[in-house]
Amino acid sequence: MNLFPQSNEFIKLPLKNANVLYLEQFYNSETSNFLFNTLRKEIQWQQDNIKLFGKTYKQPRLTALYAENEKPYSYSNITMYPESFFKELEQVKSDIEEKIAHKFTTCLANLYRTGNDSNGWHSDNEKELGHNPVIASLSLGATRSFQLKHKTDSSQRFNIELPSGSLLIMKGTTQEFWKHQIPKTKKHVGERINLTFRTIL
Ligand SMILES: O=C(O)CCC(=O)C(=O)O
Ligand SMILES: [Fe+2]
Repeated sequence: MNLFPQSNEFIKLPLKNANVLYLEQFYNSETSNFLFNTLRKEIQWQQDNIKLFGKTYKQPRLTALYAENEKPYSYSNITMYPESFFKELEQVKSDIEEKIAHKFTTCLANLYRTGNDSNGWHSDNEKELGHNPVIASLSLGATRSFQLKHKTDSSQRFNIELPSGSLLIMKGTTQEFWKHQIPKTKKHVGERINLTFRTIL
């Protein structure tokens, strides 16, 4: 069942204490394929170590950071220093900025190589993102589930499949009240690239 018929307008997800907007086809499949192939090659993907409760683990995906400024971004006990934007990534940033009339400084890129790669429950609430941050998340390549859960009301959960070319915006009190994740899947899925645009103050 297609809950979200193709449209140029965002739909707002029915979540309390949150403002999450979703557009299924921000880029068409031709542009999405081009971007996936280009970014797969051009982005300097790396696998960082993260520290959780004093133990060191390899992050279960590859990441990279791009920014207009030199400001580092720290989360899960790692500090990333940004590279400069390149042409295609800059174009994606400005396409999204134009669509939602909001400017970003920084792009955190994620590469999920297989269904075994993931991104555990978290909020994007680091202090350098400021209060009630606006975060734009573009998906390219394989479709993966994006899950949300309310921090204090366990009856509030939401699951949405994010296909290639889709754009999700989290803003308002979303990070304050909700966590999100990309769970592992046993399905045989191909690679997925996710770009999250943020502003680092
Ligand atoms: O891959 C995704 O869709 C989510 C990425 C994410 O939550 C993050 O990088 O903070
Ligand atoms: Fe996140």
